[in-house]
Amino acid sequence: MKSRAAVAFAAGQPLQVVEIDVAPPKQGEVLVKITHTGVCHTDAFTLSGDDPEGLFPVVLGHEGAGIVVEVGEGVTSVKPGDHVIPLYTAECGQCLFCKSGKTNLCVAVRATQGKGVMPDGTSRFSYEGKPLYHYMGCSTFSEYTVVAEVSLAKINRDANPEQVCLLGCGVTTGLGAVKNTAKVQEGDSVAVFGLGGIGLAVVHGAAMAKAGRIIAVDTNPAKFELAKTFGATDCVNPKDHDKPIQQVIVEMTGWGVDHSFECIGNVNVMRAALECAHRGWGQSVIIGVAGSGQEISTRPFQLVTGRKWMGTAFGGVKGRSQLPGMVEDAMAGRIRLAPFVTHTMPLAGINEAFDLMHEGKSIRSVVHF
Ligand SMILES: NC(=O)C1=CN([C@@H]2O[C@H](COP(=O)(O)OP(=O)(O)OC[C@H]3O[C@@H](n4cnc5c(N)ncnc54)[C@H](O)[C@@H]3O)[C@@H](O)[C@H]2O)C=CC1
Ligand SMILES: N[C@@H](CCC(=O)N[C@@H](CSC=O)C(=O)NCC(=O)O)C(=O)O
Ligand SMILES: [Zn+2]
Ligand SMILES: [Zn+2]
Repeated sequence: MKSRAAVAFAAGQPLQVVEIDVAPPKQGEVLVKITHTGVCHTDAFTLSGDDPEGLFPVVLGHEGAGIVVEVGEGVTSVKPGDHVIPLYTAECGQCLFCKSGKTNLCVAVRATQGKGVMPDGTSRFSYEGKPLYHYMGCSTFSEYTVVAEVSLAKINRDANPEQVCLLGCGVTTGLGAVKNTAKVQEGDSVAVFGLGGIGLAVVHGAAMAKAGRIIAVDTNPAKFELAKTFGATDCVNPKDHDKPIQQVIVEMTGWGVDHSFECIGNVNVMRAALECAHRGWGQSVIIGVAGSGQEISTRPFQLVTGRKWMGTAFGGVKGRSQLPGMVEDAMAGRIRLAPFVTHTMPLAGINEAFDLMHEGKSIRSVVHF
């Protein structure tokens, strides 16, 4: 079938909205009509050429909501008409990782996903007869996409797709990092570095966990107002200080914070986030994705003296079993999604979403198909 899609033909080039061909779903696969998609910094990261797994030409996008159109052989858990959120972290329930009870990092389709193809090693997308790569198992920048059954969460059909698409990545990642990875407790102190969609969701999650002090850090002060509405108690711009930001935060708190979160993808800030964690027990969670070849460093003494360095993917959330409940939480107002949607546009305007992100003007742009 034909589908409108925003295709990344080459790294560093704007997306081109063209009509592509989408082949029917094969065994264990599902054809989904995407109605809305958010644009996450990770899409921009891969488009930039910095992603070691980046492949071109590709249909990017991984923060979508849609409706099942057709199912392939053997698919039992969804049917045409079901409302779904595609998952870049699948949940098969059968693999070593799913069964471990220790992680959400299912490996059922991860290897082929990283190669930009479906589990059988081929693509369902083509343009002018040549294959296009899939992205993160989702490719939500196409009106019609094909995903593995294990990569779909079935959700309440009454949910607002313009908002709940953000549970496909950004908001879930931030909330989950607080709840599942750091396990923030009432009264704990928190520092959040980077106040985009991910960092604001961390602030939101920290407030939901009844954290005591929530220190929001960004070099763009335009982000502070929204951070305060989500529960930030202090806003700090590193540019306002002539000493390292970790020193500023340690001085603000006495010994540092119980939990810090890096939501930027900057290895220098990752170090600062670790080093502003409390001596003896502070922990720092890396959420940001750093470019090819980048490495983190600190003095081992920082760990010897009790700090823990951690990371999280999709906030540790198991998508098929936990995302439907998060959608219900959003519908009930327990998760606030509306403030994240700062801009909307049709597919033809998708490059503006990237511009707004790079200019620091948006939190999330949501594309309407
Ligand atoms: N681990 C995971 O599962 C996920 C990771 N990510 C990653 O999280 C990161 C954040 O994503 P978004 O919120 O979408 O990005 P964004 O671009 O919307 O937000 C980043 C924020 O960081 C701020 N910032 C940049 N440099 C800074 C500095 N030196 N100090 C303080 N603030 C600074 C910017 O002003 C901006 O407000 C990206 O690296 C993305 O790839 C995103 C989703 C899931
Ligand atoms: N492909 C990159 C790493 C990209 C990455 O870390 N992705 C995050 C999700 S970011 C979402 O917006 C993630 O969950 N990673 C775990 C995974 O299994 O992909 C590289 O090769 O460095
Ligand atoms: Zn994302
Ligand atoms: Zn699995």
